[in-house]
Amino acid sequence: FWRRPNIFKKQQQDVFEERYLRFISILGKGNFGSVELCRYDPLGDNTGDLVAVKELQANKQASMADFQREIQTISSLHCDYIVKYKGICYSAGRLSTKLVMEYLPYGSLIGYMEKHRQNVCTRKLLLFASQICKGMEYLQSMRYVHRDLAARNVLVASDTLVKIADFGLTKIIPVDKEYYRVTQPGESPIFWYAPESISELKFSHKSDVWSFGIVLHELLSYCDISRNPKRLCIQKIGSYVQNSSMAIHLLNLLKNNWRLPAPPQCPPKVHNIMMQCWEFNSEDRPSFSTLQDLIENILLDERE
Ligand SMILES: C[C@@H]1CCN(C(=O)N2CC[C@@H](S(=O)(=O)c3ccccc3)C2)C[C@@H]1N(C)c1ncnc2[nH]ccc12
Repeated sequence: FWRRPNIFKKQQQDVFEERYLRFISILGKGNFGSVELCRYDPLGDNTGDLVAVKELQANKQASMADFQREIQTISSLHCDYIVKYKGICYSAGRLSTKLVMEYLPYGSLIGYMEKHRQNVCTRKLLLFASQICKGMEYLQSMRYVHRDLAARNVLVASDTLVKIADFGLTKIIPVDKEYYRVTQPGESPIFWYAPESISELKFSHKSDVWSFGIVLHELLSYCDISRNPKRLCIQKIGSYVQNSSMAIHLLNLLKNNWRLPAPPQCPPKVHNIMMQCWEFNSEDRPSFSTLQDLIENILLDERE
């Protein structure tokens, strides 16, 4: 019996041993932990693979359960437009777990745009947008709501491929409901949130569509920090407003039909797609498959 392989043990390639994980640099930090660039080098001769390792801050025990769920989520996703899961690393005597993912050297969309803005044309932006759409369509087919779709969480794999990363806030929609209701707001990126998410903490595929509209705005603004959603909203609301009441001010603006202004040189057809994603009533927003077609149509119409 004991000689039989434990069929419930994670497949070998899933488990990374901490002693072979060499820290190189920090790829990004957030309020729960960080993502680090490491080399997994069992031979000790620097021939091992570069990997991105996400870990929780030790004292954030509360989010350990969330982190386990995140690992569960990302390991179940297999899509060209979603960052690949490589495995897990039990560390510090199994006190904390680390999530090991593929490392994409170009990093996030924000950093990529800062460096390569000159040779990114509108068609390229729309190609990236349609890939994010395909990734979100796949996510929706698995009944996941991302809840944190933003340019900072989109990875660039190459000059012609982007992938959705970071499933820290992703939730599964219960089978008997069309939305997921969060219990506590947490550190929420309200400037990417749909009105119903701000007011009722309700999240659905249609609230992800609202966030997609914001990502489209970020793309057409070349992720320019001076035009980022948070800054544009605060300019409108007034920087004297405290964070605690920022949400209610933003919600009133949205109720009065204020929306982010079209980015400079943004084609009217693309701005029109953003506005459809920002319909106040979630049912009036397009689905990701409709968005897919709308973007493809622009790409086909504008073929030189
Ligand atoms: C854009 C990526 C996701 C966002 N991010 C990040 O640093 N964070 C996402 C979550 C937050 S966190 O630290 O708040 C967090 C920490 C633990 C639990 C929950 C949250 C940090 C940077 C990543 N990045 C630059 C990467 N670059 C290259 N290859 C990569 N492979 C995989 C990621 C990755």
